[in-house]
Amino acid sequence: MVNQKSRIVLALGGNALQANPKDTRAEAQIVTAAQTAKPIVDLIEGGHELILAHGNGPQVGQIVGTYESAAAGNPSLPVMPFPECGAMSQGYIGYHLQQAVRQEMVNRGNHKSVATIVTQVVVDEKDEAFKNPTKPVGSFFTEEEAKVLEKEKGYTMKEDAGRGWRRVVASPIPVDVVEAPVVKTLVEAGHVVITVGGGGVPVVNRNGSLEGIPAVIDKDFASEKIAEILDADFLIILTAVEQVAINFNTPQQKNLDRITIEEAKKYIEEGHFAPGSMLPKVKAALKFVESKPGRRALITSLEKAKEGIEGKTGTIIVA
Ligand SMILES: Nc1ncnc2c1ncn2[C@@H]1O[C@H](COP(=O)(O)OP(=O)(O)O)[C@@H](O)[C@H]1O
Ligand SMILES: NC(=O)OP(=O)(O)O
Repeated sequence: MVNQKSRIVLALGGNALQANPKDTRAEAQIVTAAQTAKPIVDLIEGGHELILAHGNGPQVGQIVGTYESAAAGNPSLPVMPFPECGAMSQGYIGYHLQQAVRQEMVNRGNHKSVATIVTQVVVDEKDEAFKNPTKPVGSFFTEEEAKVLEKEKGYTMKEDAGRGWRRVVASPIPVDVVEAPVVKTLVEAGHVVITVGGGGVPVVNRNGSLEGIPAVIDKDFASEKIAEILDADFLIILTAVEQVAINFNTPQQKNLDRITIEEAKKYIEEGHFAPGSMLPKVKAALKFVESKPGRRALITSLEKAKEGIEGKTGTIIVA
């Protein structure tokens, strides 16, 4: 599937990185990162230029929640704002990934360097998304627990793709990636770069100054944005399911091997993809494939990444 040397943006889902939603420990994520590093290093060894992106939905929600709980118990403790929590999530997830990728390279006698860039992503303050929170963050709750959290903490809670209830926050569309020139320089110098973690820290440009704004950008859209800016050939989105499906979670579920732009648009219109989970992935893949002839996108699971990249599974989106 990835034959000639390509520039690849590979995005890892925040939920997929917390493989067991009940085990949110850093140690568990380190194990998942180590498994994920294998297909990533296969691609690096294949001579491809690799830009890694990742989500942070569960992780940023847990960081914010921890600060909120601590402050509730001790009012002298500050509540950490969302942009700072997003930057923290970029730091620790990036640390796990860069350590895992480095180790896998060292094990194979490859000595490329890998580094995480704390990345700011510009959004539009007037984005309608600020009025309608859609991005699930943090852990999963029962409906009863969700009602209590809405009442006690003022959260907006929504059901997330049949998996439980989660807090939702605003998720504006990425407009620009501030650190893109740095990423480009590093990639062209042969380094592996981890960027737009958690979709990037959302910032707005106020008279030339960048200021953080509370939101969580979808990393699928941010990955698509950086892929376009860097003129990548291939966008790979790794999540918790092996294939995109229509009639998902029903007896009529049908997994898709390959979808064209037209089919993807039709399925979106028919409402087959859940907002906040599969919908942004399909939309991001579609946007990337439409943006320039020859560009391709793949959606598959972390576990099946190798087979997906070899063209044996996953859902490929083509022109
Ligand atoms: N039509 C669909 N096909 C496949 N999965 C879907 C579909 N609609 C919703 N999903 C859900 O979307 C999830 C992926 O979204 P999410 O967990 O938000 O991704 P991430 O791994 O990026 O955090 C899948 O695990 C699945 O439960
Ligand atoms: N920021 C973001 O898109 O996170 P997830 O991949 O966890 O949804």
